[in-house]
Order: sequence, then C-alpha cells, then structure tokens
Amino acid sequence: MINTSDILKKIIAKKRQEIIQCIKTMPLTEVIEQSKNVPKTRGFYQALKTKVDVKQNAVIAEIKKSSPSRGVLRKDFNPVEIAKSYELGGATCLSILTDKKFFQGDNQYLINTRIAVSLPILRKEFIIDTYQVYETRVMGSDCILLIAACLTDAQMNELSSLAISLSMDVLIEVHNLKELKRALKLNLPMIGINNRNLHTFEVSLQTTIDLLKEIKGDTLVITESGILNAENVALMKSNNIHSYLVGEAFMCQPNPGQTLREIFT
Ligand SMILES: O=P(O)(O)OC[C@@H](O)[C@@H](O)c1c[nH]c2ccccc12
Repeated sequence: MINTSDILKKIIAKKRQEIIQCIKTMPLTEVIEQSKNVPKTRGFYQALKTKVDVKQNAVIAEIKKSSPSRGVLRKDFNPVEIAKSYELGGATCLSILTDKKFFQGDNQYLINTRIAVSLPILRKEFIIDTYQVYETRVMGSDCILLIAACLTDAQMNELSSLAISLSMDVLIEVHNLKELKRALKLNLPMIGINNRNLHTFEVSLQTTIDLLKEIKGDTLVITESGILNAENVALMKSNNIHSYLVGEAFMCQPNPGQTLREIFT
C-alpha cells in the first residue's frame, strides 16, 4: 500500500509523466485522427436517467483490482468475466479503472470489456489533459470522469467541452462545497459526490447528504464510494438518491454481479 499523504498529488505528478510518454509513442494528431473513426457512444447519462426517473436503482458497477487505500481487492481478476457478471446482476453502467500504477488498471481492460458487454462505460482515470480526452474516446469509453480536486475551472471547462464535442458524457466529481460550487458553474446534467476524500481516504456517506442540499433542479446525482450494504442504499434512497458508483463491495466478493443484485434489490 502507498503512503496516504497527499496521494492525489502523487497520482497527478505520475500522470503528467505518463502523458508525455504516451505522446511520444502516439502523437496528438494521430489520436485526434483516430477519434474521428470510432463507434457511436452508448448513452451513459441516458441509461442512468431512464432508471432514476422511475426511482429504480441505477448502479455504476466498478472494475478495480486494487486501490491505494485498500491494496489488492481481488487476486483472481478477470475484467471481462466481472463485466459479464455485473451485466447479469443488473448493473446499469460500468466504471473501469485504467490507471496502472495506483489501481492496477489498464486501458486494455476497457477495450476488451467493451466488446464483451453492451453496457455504457466510464473510463475511471485521472484526466488532466486534452490528449487523454481524445484517447478516452478512442478506447471506447462512453463517459469521461473529471475530478474537480485535480482541475482548475479553466481545465474543467476545456476538458468537459471537448468530451461533449466528441459525444461523450461527463461525470464531474466533487467532494466538498467549494468543489461543488465550481462544478455547478459548468451546468452539466450529472454530478458525482465522492464520499471518499481523495487526500485522506476518509469515507463518510454524510458527504452526499450534506452536499445534496446545494444541488437544485433535475441534476442527476450519483453517490460514489463507501456504499457497502443494503442499509447504506436505504439511507441514500430516503434522501432521494437513486444512482450509485460502487466498487469495493462487489470486488471483494466471489460473484460480484450476484452481490450487486443482493445489495440493490
Ligand atoms: O470502491 P468504492 O468505495 O465502492 O468506490 C468506488 C468509486 O467511487 C471509487 O473507486 C472512486 C471514486 N472516485 C474515484 C476517482 C479515482 C479513483 C477511484 C475513485
């Protein structure tokens, strides 16, 4: 496991190096060219909204081998099998970690999974540069994650506009009121509230409940992290939250899709 002190800073520093390497292997012009010739996206937001509108649980099931806070979650890790299990278990969308160093993810996991299932997919990655936005579209992701804690207002603006212009949905992730206020200025149709503080790893479901009050209108709110059991789901439901991003609770079980069904029905 990795020392937790300002893990986010370490991740971003590493990400900057990785992007420089990627550009050397595959120049930006090439990735842009490739992004013009890709299959249609699957409607990540729409899939969630259809369920939430009728107050059904809309679960984004995460494929994550390891995390800096918990270490290896699943030794026997076959992303395509897990994705199929999630689809059978009633997941609405998938979230797939592609960061190698800190989460033992891989771009190839997303590429392989996309062929095997028909669910919309979120690339779970630390996006800080337009290069990665094109790359995300090319690998077949339907939605992009933008973490407010890693980005300036100008970056959030630029990266979200670019993602939308490439037909991807945008999930903007916040952890506190300050980030939420910045994110709301983008006027996006969905917002993720992360119950885990990415600087300290502390998890509190109260984060979602507190921040929810600040979100008006029909913004689709996704509660992220720390949802472990039916009790947690009931608490969210009683606060009129119907969309969830869940990883650990499923990854630690032999049959992730079955656990999904158990917790959410
Ligand atoms: O495994 P959990 O506690 O169910 O959490 C899932 C997801 O919310 C979490 O993996 C996550 C939320 N935001 C992130 C940003 C980067 C990496 C990971 C994350």
